[in-house]
Order: sequence, then structure tokens, then C-alpha cells
Amino acid sequence: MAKIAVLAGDGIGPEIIAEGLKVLKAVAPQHGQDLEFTEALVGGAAYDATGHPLPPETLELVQNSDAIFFGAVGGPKYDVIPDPNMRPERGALLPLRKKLGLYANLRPCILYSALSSACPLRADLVEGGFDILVVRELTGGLYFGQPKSWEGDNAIDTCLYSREEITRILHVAFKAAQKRPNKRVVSVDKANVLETSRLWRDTATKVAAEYPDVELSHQLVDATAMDLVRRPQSFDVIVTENLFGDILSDEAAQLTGSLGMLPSASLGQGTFGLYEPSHGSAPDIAGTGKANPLATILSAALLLRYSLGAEAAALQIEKAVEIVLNAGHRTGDIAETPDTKIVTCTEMGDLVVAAL
Ligand SMILES: NC(=O)C1=CN([C@@H]2O[C@H](COP(=O)(O)OP(=O)(O)OC[C@H]3O[C@@H](n4cnc5c(N)ncnc54)[C@H](O)[C@@H]3O)[C@@H](O)[C@H]2O)C=CC1
Ligand SMILES: CC(C)CC(=O)C(=O)O
Ligand SMILES: [Mg+2]
Repeated sequence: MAKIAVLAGDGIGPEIIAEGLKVLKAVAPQHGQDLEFTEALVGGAAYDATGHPLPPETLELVQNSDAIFFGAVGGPKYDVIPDPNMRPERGALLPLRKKLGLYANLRPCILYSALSSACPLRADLVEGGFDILVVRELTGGLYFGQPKSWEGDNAIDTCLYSREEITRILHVAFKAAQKRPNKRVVSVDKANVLETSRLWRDTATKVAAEYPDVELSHQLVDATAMDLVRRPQSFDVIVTENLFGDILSDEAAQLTGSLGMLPSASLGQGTFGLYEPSHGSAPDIAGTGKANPLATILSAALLLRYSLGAEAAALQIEKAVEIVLNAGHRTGDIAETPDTKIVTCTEMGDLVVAAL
């Protein structure tokens, strides 16, 4: 039996996780997967209940699980907690990633053909769709480097990377590229001004020598941001550091129609992983039924693929999502026109279950 820790979190977290669970519970038995789900508090919900965004019980649960199914954390209510390290993002999500060694964040940005008109780009730029895999380094860089402080009118964040940290994420990217038809990696940095980026570029060039079948190119992050909207189809695998990957993947997500379409897998050395939509807690739509659960449902597929090795089950979910989209069902964020009939978060989950 595989143990899945379910951490729904804040805002739309509980709404989208409910739909992801529905799908997991429907598909797993069809593939001989016996899953045990245990829910625990995280983020603002945990802070409200226990005074800590990552209570020891939650940490213990995840450390004894095979995978984490995660919603989202944070929201304006928690931005005023005096100690920033007690806020949901810095007090729960980042420590979870770091403590569990989840350094590789995979974000597959795929434009489904049914959603081509939900993409904000000109039709001729995305005809035939695109399939970009963003490989984001997740436990280093500016989000974690010390010192980190704000005193009076001065604040500091530290960007720190070791060659070892860069090497291991590059191997993830090159191995992923080897399995894809185009076998191309763009390593994104800011090597014209940042020392960490100079080390990154040097390391990328060295690691590339071990993958002669994969084509490596380097690009500065500002130009990548531009090219994503100018020629998205030119990208295959993008590998980059934590902050750049955070920003570029939201940009790429919108090209697929909505941030509500972008799943993610956060992986380390073994099969353990944390699976969450790439978006946040969307406080502006929480409780309205407007949340798109597809990023979470697609993250459930990644959980089956990477932590449980259940490729057929993962493909079944991905196919079901495609069927639902091809049939014209839309949540508001991916509606093409004001006249498009909108389904709720729960209805979208039900439609995917029905299409499995
Ligand atoms: N992994 C996590 O838990 C993350 C947490 N956050 C936190 O979430 C809170 C809100 O942050 P924002 O900057 O507003 O980012 P956000 O990703 O929550 O929302 C950005 C925009 O996208 C929309 N959106 C996001 N997910 C959607 C979905 N599934 N369906 C339909 N629309 C969706 C929202 O309504 C909003 O207009 C903050 O406290 C932030 O720190 C942000 C990103 C990731
Ligand atoms: C707390 C943030 C780093 C979360 C986020 O924006 C992300 O992981 O994409
Ligand atoms: Mg982000």
C-alpha cells in the first residue's frame, strides 16, 4: 500500500485537492494501486489551528509517506504575521521542499489543441501546440541563501549555488530531454551579470558533454521571457535556477491558457515526491467554485508516474483531461469567449472522473 499525505492548505487548496482526490481514488484501483490517504494541516490553516504553518505532526506524516499531494498555501490574511518565517510560504512550503531534498521541480507546459484559442498568443505562433518542460532548481538560490534580512532601510537576500546543486539539476534536465523527441535543452541564466549564473553556465557546458545526443544552448533570462511569447514552439526543455524558473513557468503556464492548467512534480533522489499545481492559493476566487482543478488533477497523474511508477494510470488521467477539454467543458479561466458555458471546480472534477 502506498501512503499519500494530503496537505490541502489555504484558499482554493481544499477545493482543488478534493477534485484531485476524486480522480486518484477512481483511477488507482483500476491499475492495482492501493493508496492510503492521510490528511494533515499545512500553511495558514495549520498556523490558525496550531500556531505553526508546518506542525511537527505534519512533518512526521510526510516523512513516513511515499508522496505528498499538496494544494496551495498563503493569502493576505497571513501576509501580516510579524515573523516572515512563520508565514505559510516561508514557514511551510519552502522548508518542506528543503527538508525533503526536493530539488527538482518539473513543470510540463503543454498547450492542449482544444485550448489553442485560450492561449493569448497569435494563432500562427502556436498552431500545432507546444510542449515545454520547465525544470526548475527548487532548493537553492535567492529563496534559501543566507544572510537574509531586512533592517530599517536596508534589506538583503543572498543568491548562493554550489556546483553540486547545479550539476544534479542539469542531469535531471538532460535525462528528461533524452526521453523527448527533440532532445534540446536551453539553460537559462543571467551570466552577463551574476556570478551564480557564470558558475551555472560553466557547469551546464560540462554536464552537456555527458549527453552528446542532447543539444544544449544557453540563453539569458530576459531574452527567454521574450522568446516564450515570441516563439514558444522553439523550446523543448528549459532548465534554470529557482527564481527564474518560478517566474518563467507562470509565464509559460499562461500560454497554455491558464495558470490553472500547469501541474508540477517536485522530486529528489528517490521516488518520493511532492505534487502540487504550480499556482498559489488564489484568494481572489477562493470559495466561489471558479477554481480550475485541472493543474491539480494533472499533478495527481505525475504522482502516479513518478512516485508510484504507474505510467498507464497517469496516461489515463491525462487522456481523460484531454477528452473533457475536447468536449468543450471549461472553467472560467480557460473560457475562450464571454458566451462559453462555464463549469464549476466540482463539475470539472466530476467530468474528468466520468471520462476516465
Ligand atoms: N505553491 C504555493 O502554495 C504557492 C502559493 N502562493 C501564494 O498564494 C497567494 C496568492 O498569490 P497570487 O500571486 O495571487 O498567485 P496565484 O497563483 O494564487 O493566483 C494568480 C492568479 O491566477 C488565478 N488562478 C490561480 N490558480 C487558479 C486556478 N486553479 N483556477 C483559476 N484561476 C487561478 C488567481 O485567481 C489569480 O488571479 C500568495 O499568498 C502567494 O504567496 C503563490 C504561488 C505558489
Ligand atoms: C512560495 C513560492 C516560492 C511558491 C511559488 O511561487 C512556486 O513554487 O511557484
Ligand atoms: Mg510560483
